[in-house]
Amino acid sequence: MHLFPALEERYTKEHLSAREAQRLAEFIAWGPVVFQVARIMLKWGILDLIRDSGEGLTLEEIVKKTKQSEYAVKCLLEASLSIGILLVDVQAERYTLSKTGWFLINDPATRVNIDFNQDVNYEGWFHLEASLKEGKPVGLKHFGGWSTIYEGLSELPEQVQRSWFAFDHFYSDASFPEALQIVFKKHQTRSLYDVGGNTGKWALQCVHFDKEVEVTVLDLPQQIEMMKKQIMPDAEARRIKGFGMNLLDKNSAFPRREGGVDAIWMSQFLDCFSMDEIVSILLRAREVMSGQTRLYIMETLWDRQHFEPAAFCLTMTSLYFAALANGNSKMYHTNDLSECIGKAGLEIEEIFDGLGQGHSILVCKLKQ
Ligand SMILES: C[S@@+](CC[C@H](N)C(=O)[O-])C[C@H]1O[C@@H](n2cnc3c(N)ncnc32)[C@H](O)[C@@H]1O
Repeated sequence: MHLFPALEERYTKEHLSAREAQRLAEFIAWGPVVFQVARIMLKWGILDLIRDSGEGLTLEEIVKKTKQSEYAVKCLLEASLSIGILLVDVQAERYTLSKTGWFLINDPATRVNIDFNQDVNYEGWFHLEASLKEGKPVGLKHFGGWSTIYEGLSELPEQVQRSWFAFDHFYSDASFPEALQIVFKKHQTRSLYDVGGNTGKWALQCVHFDKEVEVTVLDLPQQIEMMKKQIMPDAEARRIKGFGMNLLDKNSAFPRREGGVDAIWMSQFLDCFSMDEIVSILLRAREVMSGQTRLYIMETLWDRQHFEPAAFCLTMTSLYFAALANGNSKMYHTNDLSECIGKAGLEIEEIFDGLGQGHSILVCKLKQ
C-alpha cells in the first residue's frame, strides 16, 4: 500500500509508550462524552471567556459570567482538564487554555467538523454497526426514509442542512482557486459538465473566471431546483444550465452536446458511490468524451495527505458515508479510484496534489 511520508511514518510503527497507549484506549472508551464536553465548552462560550481573560478564570468567575450552575461548570472544567483542553494554576485556581483548547476555538476545520458531527452524524453513528453489516445507511432513518442522504438533502432540518453544506463547502471551496488554474489555464475549456454540482458554487466560479465557458450542472432533479434558485441573482448564471438526472440509474445517460464537451468536472462526487457505481458512472461519462475531453476528478484521497490529521479526518468521514450517506461509499485510496478509472476505459494523465485542505485532481483521458 502506498502512503504519503507523514502517513507512512505514523501508520507503520508504534509510537506510544504503554502508559500513553492505555490512556488513548481510555480516551476512545470515553470518546462520545469527550466530544460532548468540548462541544459544550465551545457552545457556552467558556473557552472564549477563558481565552479573553488574559490571566485565566476561576470556577466562580465562570459561573457568574455564564449564569450556569456551579455543578455544571465544575463538571465541565474538571473533564476539560482530563481531556486536555484546559490547564489549571493550582495556587490561584485559575483555568487557562491549553494548545488543544486554542485549536478548538481557532481551527476552522475543527469547528466545521464539530458541527457536522453533532448535527448530521452523532445520532446516526449509533447505528454504524448495522449500517456496515447491511451496506445501508441505517443511521439516516431518524431524518427520513430515503435510501441515500442526497435524496433528502433539500428536506433535512435547517440546522442539519447548514452543517452539512458548511462541511461540504469548507473542503471544496478552499481548492477552487487552484483548480480553476488547472482546468482553464492548462487546457482549452470552453464547455464543462459539473457532475454533482450541488449549489452551483463551482459553476459560478467557472463562468466568472472564463468569460466564454458554458457550464452544465448535472445533479439530482431536486438539487438542480435548489441550485437554480441559488445562482439566479448572478448575471453570469445565464451561461449555466441544469440537467436533472439520477446517476445511480444505469440507463441514465450523460447529455450529448453539439461539438462535444471539453471538460467533465467531478468534485467530491465519486466518494458518494461504491466502486461498482463509480465504474458505471465513468463508463457513461466516457460515452460523451472525445480524445480532447479531459475528466477532472477532485477528491480528498486519504493516502495522499501531507499531514496526518487530514488523513484522520478522511478515514473518519468514510464512516459518515457508511452510516448516514449511502452505506456503500467512502473516502478512497488512490489505488481504488485508479482501478475504477481503468475499468471504465480511461487513464490518468496527470495528478495534482495538495490543493486547499488536501484535495488532489486526477486528470483523466480516454485510454490510448
Ligand atoms: C458531496 S456533494 C459535492 C458537491 C460539489 N461538487 C462540491 O465539490 O462541493 C455530492 C453531490 O452529488 C450529488 N449526487 C449524489 N447522488 C447523486 C445521484 N445519484 N445522481 C446525481 N447526483 C447525485 C448530490 O446531490 C451532491 O450535489
